[in-house]
Amino acid sequence: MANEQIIREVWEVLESRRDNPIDSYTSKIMQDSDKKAEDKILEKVAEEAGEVLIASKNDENLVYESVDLIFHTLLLLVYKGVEIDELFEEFERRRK
Ligand SMILES: N=c1c2ncn([C@@H]3O[C@H](COP(=O)(O)OP(=O)(O)OP(=O)(O)O)[C@@H](O)[C@H]3O)c2ncn1[C@@H]1O[C@H](COP(=O)(O)O)[C@@H](O)[C@H]1O
Repeated sequence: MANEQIIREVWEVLESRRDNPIDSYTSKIMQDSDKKAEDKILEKVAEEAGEVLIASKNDENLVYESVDLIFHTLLLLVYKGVEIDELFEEFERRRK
């Protein structure tokens, strides 16, 4: 069975890529200075949301495209300095 801890692991890697940049996709996008990094990440979130929509309508690659969307949303949250517990707490708060 897959381990849901993976979200926390990826989050931690993203924080490290933000705080100790290396030559990698996520470090580069977060360090971008020509075009504002936030705009670039938001563009990816919008693009990936469109891909989820197409995947659902076509019944093709829905999980794959959803992970792209979730991943870029996590990247945005890390870039904006959100703590992972804020995310989990918000889910908890809504739990009935
Ligand atoms: N989960 C992901 C992940 N999902 C998608 N991507 C990258 O996001 C980029 C854009 O996604 P796209 O679907 O648009 O990519 P594409 O199909 O090549 O299309 P285009 O880029 O041409 O538009 C691609 O380069 C993907 O490789 C990811 N890059 C990194 N991670 C995680 O983030 C961690 C840190 O990544 P690095 O910064 O690369 O070390 C990794 O250890 C992974 O756990």
